[in-house]
Amino acid sequence: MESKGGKKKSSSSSSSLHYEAPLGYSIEDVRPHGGIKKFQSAAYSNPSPHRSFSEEVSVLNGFFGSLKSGGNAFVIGDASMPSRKWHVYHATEKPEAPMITLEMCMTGLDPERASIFFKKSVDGHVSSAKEMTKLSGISDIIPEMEICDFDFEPCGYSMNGMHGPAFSTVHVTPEDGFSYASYEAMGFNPDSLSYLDLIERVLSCFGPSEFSVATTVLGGGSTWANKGDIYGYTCDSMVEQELPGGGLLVYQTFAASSVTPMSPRSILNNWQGKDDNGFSSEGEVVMDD
Ligand SMILES: C[S@@+](CC[C@H](N)C(=O)[O-])C[C@H]1O[C@@H](n2cnc3c(N)ncnc32)[C@H](O)[C@@H]1O
Repeated sequence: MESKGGKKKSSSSSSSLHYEAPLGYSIEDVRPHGGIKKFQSAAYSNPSPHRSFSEEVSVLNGFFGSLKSGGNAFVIGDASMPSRKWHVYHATEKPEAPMITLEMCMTGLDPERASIFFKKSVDGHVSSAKEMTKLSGISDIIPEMEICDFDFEPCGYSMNGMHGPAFSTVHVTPEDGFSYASYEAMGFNPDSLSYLDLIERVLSCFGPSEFSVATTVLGGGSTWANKGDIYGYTCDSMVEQELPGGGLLVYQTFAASSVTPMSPRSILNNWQGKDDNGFSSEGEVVMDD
């Protein structure tokens, strides 16, 4: 979990659990689901340098290895692209409700889009995080989200968003040559938010030349990640991995097609109620309560 802007992604202090762990690790944001002993999900922060995935796994097993599924670690990717791998750790008591997590890693951001995340523009205007959220279109990805955003000096951006049980987070490194943005959303109602719509909304904020999408579906609804075509991009690889307890992870990598690169929408217009990407005219997304 990443916390920025002085607001934790987990909700109240009373329901947010904090576990101290050996070796300086701390577990944050463990969400009880259907009882305090059943963990729906957990993320952790690690102040020490990450030396290897297997070391991470053994630490996580110390916390979650005794859950019914045991701890399960996967490294997913295409052998022909060794620098693009997805490291997954999964442990569950028994997911009772459908839960989807979508994670996108984007590189080679469109320079015009990336420029939004520099505080000072060429004409000397100093942007706030709020302006970046609006101008980039991040506020339109899931419009119902209450967003806590943060701008770095001289550039860079992070936000956490919440709405009911749903969370999202964005982190942007806009510097040319190594630009990168990540997007993560979980806990939303999959019936009111389509896989392709969500991905295309995120892409339109950043216009990356390459990206990956990891979709984890727990507790049913495995058809949500429908693996359809994404306009302007070609799917380079796709891996499906079943998870214990009936979950499914779909990991795909994409590169901008040379013939039809995705054209970023104008950053001067607010994106409201447009249906050219298949969104509802109100841009409304209904969330679970
Ligand atoms: C979005 S932030 C880093 C987010 C990262 N996940 C984290 O939690 O540290 C990265 C961008 O902010 C810029 N930045 C400026 N000051 C920074 C700082 N003190 N720590 C991290 N990034 C900083 C970097 O140059 C980069 O463009």
